[in-house]
Amino acid sequence: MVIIAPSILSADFAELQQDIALAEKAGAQWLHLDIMDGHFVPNLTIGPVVVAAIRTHAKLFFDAHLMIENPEKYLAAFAEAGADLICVHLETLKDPVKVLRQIKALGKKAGLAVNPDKKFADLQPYLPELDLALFMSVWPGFAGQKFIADCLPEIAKCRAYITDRRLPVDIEIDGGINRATAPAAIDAGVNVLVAGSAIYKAADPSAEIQHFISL
Ligand SMILES: O=C(CO)[C@H](O)[C@H](O)COP(=O)(O)O
Repeated sequence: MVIIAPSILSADFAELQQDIALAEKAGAQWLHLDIMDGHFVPNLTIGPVVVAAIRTHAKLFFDAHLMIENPEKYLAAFAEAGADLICVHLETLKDPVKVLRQIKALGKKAGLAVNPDKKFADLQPYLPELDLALFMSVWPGFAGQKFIADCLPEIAKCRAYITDRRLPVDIEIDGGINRATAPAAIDAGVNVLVAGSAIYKAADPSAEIQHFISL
């Protein structure tokens, strides 16, 4: 079954509690938290203070996507704030295994994200350390971008690899996911769909969430 992770980047930040409650009520299982630092990506969003504040209002699984440089400095803060999974970018890490083990040592699930120019081979050495592999289907930084399909063959390779070895790793895709692009992502082997504008900019966000869940 596909897990849907609405991305709060497209939510109304003045009505965050309401938009998160909407996702929970519609049946979303996860909430995707876009953490941006203005350095690794050309945009700034939220930090642990906001994550802690929304944690008190939501039971959803918190999927914290750290699009930040030096993520190792902030792992404990996001863990304390209530993230359930902390996903770091391969592009930001000098010693990925060390950082992934730090996340696990904090009692959290560990994810590794790669930008659209990366191949499955770039991520494959780290799979034994991972709970989640995140393939970006846009360049990270902004919601509402056009889907980049280059990641689909890499996702298919990743799905075949983890199935053959029975590795308990989720495969997530993030960027440009909507009714038109989600089926190809699922066919390639994704089991966690992140969607921001397709949900929160829709006339009926609950119906969009329920559509994704039904795929
Ligand atoms: O990480 C992100 C951008 O860096 C967002 O999660 C992603 O782009 C979701 O927004 P949309 O579904 O509108 O593409």
